Amino acid sequence: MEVTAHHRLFGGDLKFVRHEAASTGTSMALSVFVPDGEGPHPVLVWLSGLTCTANNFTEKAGAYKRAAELGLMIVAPDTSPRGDGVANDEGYDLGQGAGFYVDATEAPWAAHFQMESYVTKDVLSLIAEHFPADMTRVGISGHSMGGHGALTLAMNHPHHFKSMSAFAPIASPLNCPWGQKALTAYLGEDRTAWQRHDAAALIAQGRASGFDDILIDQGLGDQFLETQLKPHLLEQAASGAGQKITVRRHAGYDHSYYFITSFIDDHLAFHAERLKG
Ligand SMILES: N[C@@H](CCC(=O)N[C@@H](CSC=O)C(=O)NCC(=O)O)C(=O)O
Repeated sequence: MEVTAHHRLFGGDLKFVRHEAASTGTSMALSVFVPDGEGPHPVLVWLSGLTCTANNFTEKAGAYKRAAELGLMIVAPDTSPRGDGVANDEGYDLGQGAGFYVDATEAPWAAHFQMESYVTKDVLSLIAEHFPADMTRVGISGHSMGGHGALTLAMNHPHHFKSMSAFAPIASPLNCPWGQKALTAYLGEDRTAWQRHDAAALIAQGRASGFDDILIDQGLGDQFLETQLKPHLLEQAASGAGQKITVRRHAGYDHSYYFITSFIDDHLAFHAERLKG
């Protein structure tokens, strides 16, 4: 692991790191915030959305003051493998910057696009080995494509993640253009393989039952709300499964990091409460 930058802020340490990841077969970059104080610390994994690197959340969300106060580590991985030898697409919603947190089975993506394994194996191992993290107290959150990733990885890997939340998540990749394009490319035409990557489907199957609540924030001025995100599908699934979910709708807020920074403190508190020692 190489530390490429180190900044002190709010009584904590932010490191940008780079490592060779076994799952993707590429060099990957991420940021890690470690609060001062005696560890091991609970950890929040943040998954970013389409077009993002590890920098978007790190530089725009304004999360670290409250994280330092709560004693919460925050880990922000990149959204895909990258590089000249890595497959890509002309669209912003497929390929580099758009890994969708699945392990691709289809060519040419399968060679490197193994983002479910990357987050749940490489990232968590890296944190456990090199940082003062309590790996029994890990939560996960994210935005848009990363919100989809947070919800689906939490429900598919409940042994790793004890709390989940999301900002403007893609509720059901089966039922939106972003999801249909990406999952067709990465997993193939057979939609049965998509089911375990669909948050609404997983909630309907009772796969969130180990989580006492799911916090979702959604802006009502979000340009992707009706076409791509569809949070009502999460509420419908939760209602049918008897799952508690808290979907907060905010008039006027759009899809940007201005929205995320407005409510990030609530998500940090939500996770810190559930990750208490
Ligand atoms: N370029 C696209 C939209 C890209 C976009 O809005 N990306 C979001 C995530 S969208 C869902 O995953 C984002 O987080 N962008 C980075 C940022 O710093 O804001 C278009 O113009 O339609």
